[in-house]
Amino acid sequence: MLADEFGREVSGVRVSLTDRCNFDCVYCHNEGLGDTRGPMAPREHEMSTDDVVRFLEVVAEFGVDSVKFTGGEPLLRDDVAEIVARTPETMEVSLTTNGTMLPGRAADLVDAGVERVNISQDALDRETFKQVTQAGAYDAVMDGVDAALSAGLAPVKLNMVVFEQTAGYVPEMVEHVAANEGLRLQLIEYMPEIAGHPEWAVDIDRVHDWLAEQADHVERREMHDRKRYWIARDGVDGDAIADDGAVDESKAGMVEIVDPVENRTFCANCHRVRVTHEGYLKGCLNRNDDLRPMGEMTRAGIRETFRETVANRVPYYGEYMIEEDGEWVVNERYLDDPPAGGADAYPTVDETPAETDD
Ligand SMILES: Nc1nc2c(ncn2[C@@H]2O[C@H](COP(=O)(O)OP(=O)(O)OP(=O)(O)O)[C@@H](O)[C@H]2O)c(=O)[nH]1
Ligand code: SF4
Ligand code: SF4
Repeated sequence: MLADEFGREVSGVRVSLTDRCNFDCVYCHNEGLGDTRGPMAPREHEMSTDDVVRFLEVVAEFGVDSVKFTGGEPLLRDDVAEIVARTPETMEVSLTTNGTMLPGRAADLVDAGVERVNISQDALDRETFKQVTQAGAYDAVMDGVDAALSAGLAPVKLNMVVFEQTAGYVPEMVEHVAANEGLRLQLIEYMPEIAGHPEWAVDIDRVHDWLAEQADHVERREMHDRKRYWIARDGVDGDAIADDGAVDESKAGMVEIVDPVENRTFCANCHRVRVTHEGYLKGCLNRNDDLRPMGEMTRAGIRETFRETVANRVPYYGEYMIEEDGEWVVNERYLDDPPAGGADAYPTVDETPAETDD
């Protein structure tokens, strides 16, 4: 496995299959690149099926053993099941989706090899859901969750971004997950660095404190040093948590917190590299100044670019961004000598063609 100079091995890749989406969430960062485009926008910039598969075959040679397909909304592409079926068998395959296109497709995706799915679900309140997603597809998302569960994808993780508009719904979502075996909740700290609107951020420590009071058991996940809170379901017989800390998931609901902002232990345990829909490697979600094009995506080109990307990875918090007099600023070391690659090589989303109705 390849490692960066901070000793962080890269064991996973996140492949954005498209920057198109049928939602327009107010907090969307589109893997740090900016706004998504509409569902019917041109797609000739997107990596082909063969390009994605070739990329996965090459990184599997380096010991990468997991891939998450993301977007935009990955299921706007109709070749996702084919890509999954052609993914090297050594890789665990998961998907992050808004869920609306899972009905009718979830079973095929499972047959192809999808093992886990995360579905965005920011509120159970329809009006808030509509405001946050700027789409009215609440029922379609709920149907998507049901389709995933029916296809055998339990536990399904519900992704909820915690910010001004949604923070008040955290208790309701926790209750929902604790009452429904098969669901897990992932609370994601709002990231103003890439989503803008710093005034929307809320103090995630208050959510941790509240959950600590509700939880019957707390554990830490190695990845990103994330905390997981287990809450015993109401009315279950027997112990949800054994004396040795083992959790009986049929008797307890789980809430995981993704809290990257200003969190040095989060970046210290970051083992993933991203790929943009156009075939650029991206060493860090929060940065666009270390993007590297894989060009024609030959095996040799992918190999070389992957090596360079991993070698130049820098933990964002604690090394690339440092605290000075209470402010977070770019470490001067990287201003003078930025990890090569360069945002200049990358066409910004604004420069991509406008939406059409093809
Ligand atoms: N800063 C930062 N945020 C991340 C990272 N990974 C995930 N996130 C945030 O968490 C959100 C949800 O990510 P998902 O892809 O659904 O889930 P995941 O975090 O990969 O969780 P697993 O499915 O358990 O691996 C992302 O949109 C980001 O906002 C990361 O490496 N760095
Ligand atoms: S569903 Fe996901 S990709 Fe689509 S707009 Fe919302 S956050 Fe962005
Ligand atoms: S280095 Fe930190 S901010 Fe960047 S992707 Fe990894 S965990 Fe996220």
